[in-house]
Amino acid sequence: MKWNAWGDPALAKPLSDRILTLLTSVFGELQHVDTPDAADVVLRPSALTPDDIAALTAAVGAENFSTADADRLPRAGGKSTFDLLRRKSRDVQDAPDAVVLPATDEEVAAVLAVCVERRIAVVPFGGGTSVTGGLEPIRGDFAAVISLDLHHSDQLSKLDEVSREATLGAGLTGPAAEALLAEQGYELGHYPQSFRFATIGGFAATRSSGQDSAGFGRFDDMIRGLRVITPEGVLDLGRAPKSAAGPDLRELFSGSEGTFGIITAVRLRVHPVPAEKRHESWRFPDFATGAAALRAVTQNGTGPTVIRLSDEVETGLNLAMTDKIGGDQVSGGCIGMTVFEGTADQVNGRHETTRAALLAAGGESLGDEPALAWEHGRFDAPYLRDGLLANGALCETLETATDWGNLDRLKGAVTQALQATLQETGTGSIVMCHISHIYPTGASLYFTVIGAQRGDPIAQWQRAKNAACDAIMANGGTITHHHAVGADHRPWMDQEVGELGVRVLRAVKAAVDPTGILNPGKLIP
Ligand SMILES: Cc1cc2nc3c(=O)[nH]c(=O)nc-3n(C[C@H](O)[C@H](O)[C@H](O)COP(=O)(O)OP(=O)(O)OC[C@H]3O[C@@H](n4cnc5c(N)ncnc54)[C@H](O)[C@@H]3O)c2cc1C
Repeated sequence: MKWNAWGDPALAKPLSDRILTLLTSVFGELQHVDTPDAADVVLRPSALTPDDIAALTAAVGAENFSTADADRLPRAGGKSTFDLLRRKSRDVQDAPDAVVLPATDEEVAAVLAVCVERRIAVVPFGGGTSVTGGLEPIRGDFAAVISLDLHHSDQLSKLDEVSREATLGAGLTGPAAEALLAEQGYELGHYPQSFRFATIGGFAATRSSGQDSAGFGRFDDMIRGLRVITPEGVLDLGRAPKSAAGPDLRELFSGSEGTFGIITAVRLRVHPVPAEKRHESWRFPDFATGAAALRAVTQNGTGPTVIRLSDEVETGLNLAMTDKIGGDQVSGGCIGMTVFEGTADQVNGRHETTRAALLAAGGESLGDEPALAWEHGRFDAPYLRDGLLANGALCETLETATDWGNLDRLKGAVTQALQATLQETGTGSIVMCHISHIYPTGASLYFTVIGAQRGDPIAQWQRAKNAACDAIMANGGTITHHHAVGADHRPWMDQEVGELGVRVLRAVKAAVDPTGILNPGKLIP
């Protein structure tokens, strides 16, 4: 993963002429933004003392400990637009004071013991794809902060084919986990857009949701058990598929974002690699009709693996098909995609019932081509943001969820808040939205925003983001459906869970991390 951009450098490509023309026609001439070479970035010096270094080195071995800038810089943050803009700074940049890579649960526990004793904050690091400031090297009341990288937790330690459960190391990336399962004919089916880089532990720590959530559920639906190392001891959670033994502690540690403990292994529901796959694309006359059609599908339980709907603006720009962005529109109205997986019989049944529901709700079939094109490019869109930022545009995404009955109101309010505040900063904007996660009672809303950089782009986006978050809270949405809270959404957590809810979270934190070393400044206000 690049330290200052998304993903694999080999897959990055410059913006197409079509996109550049589109940008100029909407925003006028934009200023190219330079980015420093890694060698020119000046990092805040490590604050660890020689005694800290000796104790941490003793915990993990010298080969798994580093204070080198080359190791600290890639763990200085995640991949939000704030993070990427910060990496462009020629001022001194903040970074963790060291990187430790424990190889066993015992080493994780030993690192935490050193950090409690020596008062060092700990930021767990998975794939580094956080988009909510979850990896910011915040020291809080501590003298120093380290990045605890889970990459050595990379095993498939158990596959129970009878129960269809696999125990996977927290540091396995999406592709590495799927490759290990595929060797035995199984898959997890968790495909967030960050799939290629994010990790099993990160998915659990952030309650991630993948593009196949309609068929296989969110990541938290897949979790059967968790192993968590805390400063106060080890938790092995999940004795039975379901239990009435009080509140489910797995739920408490899913989404805990490194503030309650280090997740080192996750036991997950898996399924045989599907034998068949089928695609169908759809056009709806407008977003409301399309949303009602998706609602009918989920409320009747017709079983697509993937179902998504782009609004009119996203459809107009062809954002659902990265190779065609800005080109001729596939259709007017709103485009939708469906994918079906399973045995041949399951695919036939699921496809036919879903198709009937979508046709009855006003959908028109566009055949399989747009859905195949979406699937082909589904992990590529994030590379575009790097080109947009380098060419003087602002670009970021944000997401929420609400009940079906409130979807239109929330979508309108967030769109309006983004457009109005960006206008105040001196730029017009393109605000697009899609639905990609549906439930019988509601759905997610995922916004992509493009504007022009004017003045300080960090301050500019902060203003728009604040307005969007305020609009989400004022209009019945959740502050996050799947990106998590981190440092960026933390100011809205008291509104999300209430003052008593915050006290409950703090009480749990006090039980498992009484000195507060774990990921300070994230999640819990
Ligand atoms: C381009 C792009 C596309 C994305 N698309 C999606 C999407 O489709 N769906 C989705 O849900 N998310 C998406 N995300 C968000 C991101 O990928 C998720 O939050 C991801 O689940 C984080 O996994 P990670 O391994 O990268 O964790 P990191 O980014 O390394 O960490 C995320 C947070 O979890 C904590 N953490 C990480 N590992 C552990 C652990 N083992 N134990 C305890 N705490 C830990 C960290 O301290 C941090 O607070 C996207 C992000 C980007 C940049």
